[in-house]
Amino acid sequence: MKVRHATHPSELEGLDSDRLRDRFVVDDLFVEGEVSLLYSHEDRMVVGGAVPVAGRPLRLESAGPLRAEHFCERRELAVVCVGRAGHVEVDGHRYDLAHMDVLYVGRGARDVVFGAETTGDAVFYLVSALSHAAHPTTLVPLDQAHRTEAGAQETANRRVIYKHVHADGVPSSQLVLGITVLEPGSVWNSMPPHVHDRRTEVYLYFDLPSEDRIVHMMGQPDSTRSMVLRDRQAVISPSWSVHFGVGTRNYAFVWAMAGENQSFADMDQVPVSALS
Ligand SMILES: O=C[C@H](O)[C@@H](O)CC(=O)C(=O)O
Ligand SMILES: [Zn+2]
Repeated sequence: MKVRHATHPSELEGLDSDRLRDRFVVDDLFVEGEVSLLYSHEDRMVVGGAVPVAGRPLRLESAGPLRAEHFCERRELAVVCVGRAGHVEVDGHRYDLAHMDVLYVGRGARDVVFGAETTGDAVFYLVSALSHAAHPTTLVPLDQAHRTEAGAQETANRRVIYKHVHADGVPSSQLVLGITVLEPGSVWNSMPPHVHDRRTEVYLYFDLPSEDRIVHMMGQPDSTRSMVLRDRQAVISPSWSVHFGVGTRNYAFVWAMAGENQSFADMDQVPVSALS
C-alpha cells in the first residue's frame, strides 16, 4: 500500500509538473491479478483497484498503514464496477455487479473477495474512508442510483450525475459517491467549478478511449494548475481545491468524497470568470 501525505495550498506553486502528478495523480491502480491500494492523508481516504482473472479470486487484505486485522475493521468501502462485470463476496454473500454498479461495504466486514467470470471483464475501483458506525452492506445498481441531469449543449457540459452512496440513499459514515456520465458532444465536467472545504474528493476518469485525454484542473480558484490524464487515472482533490476538467471527447468519472459532512449541496461555486 502506497502512502501520500497531505498538501498545503501554498506548496502548489513550487511543484513542477512531475511533482504535481506525484502528489495528486494515482495512475497504477488496475493491474491484472492484483489488488492495488493507496492511502491518502487527505481525509484518510484509501483508493484502490482490483482486477481478478477468471478462477483466481482476489482477497482484500489489510495493509501496514492501517494497523488493522482486516481492511474494514474501522473502515467502510465502496466497490465500483468500472469494467464490464464481476462479483464481490462479502463474508460469504455474493453480489454480482455490472458496469457502473456500486457495492457499499459496511464497517466490520471481514472477508471481501473479488471475482471474475471471464478474464478481462472484472475491473473494480475501490474507495474507502474511516467509519464510526456499521452500516449494512448494500448493492446499488446503476438503475437504482439517484439520477440528475446537468449542463447544456451550448456549453458542452451536458451530463447525468448518478449518486449511489449519499445522504438520502444508502447510509454511510462518510462516503458520498457516484458516477457522472458526459453526453456525446459534451466534454466539460463539474461546471461551474466549486470547492467544498468540508470534504476531500477523488475523481477516477474512465470509459475514455486510450487515444483520448482529459485536462484536469485543480488548485485554489485564483491559481489553478492542470494535469493531462488518460483512462482509469484518479486524481485527488484536497478540500481547498477546485476539481473540474475537459476531455477530448465524452467520458465518465467516479467522484467520491469524505470529510466533515455528507451534504452534496454544501459546495461553494466559483464563477468561471473568477478562475485564473
Ligand atoms: O462535489 C461534487 C462533485 O464534484 C461532482 O459530483 C461534480 C460532478 O460530477 C459534475 O458536476 O459533473
Ligand atoms: Zn466536488
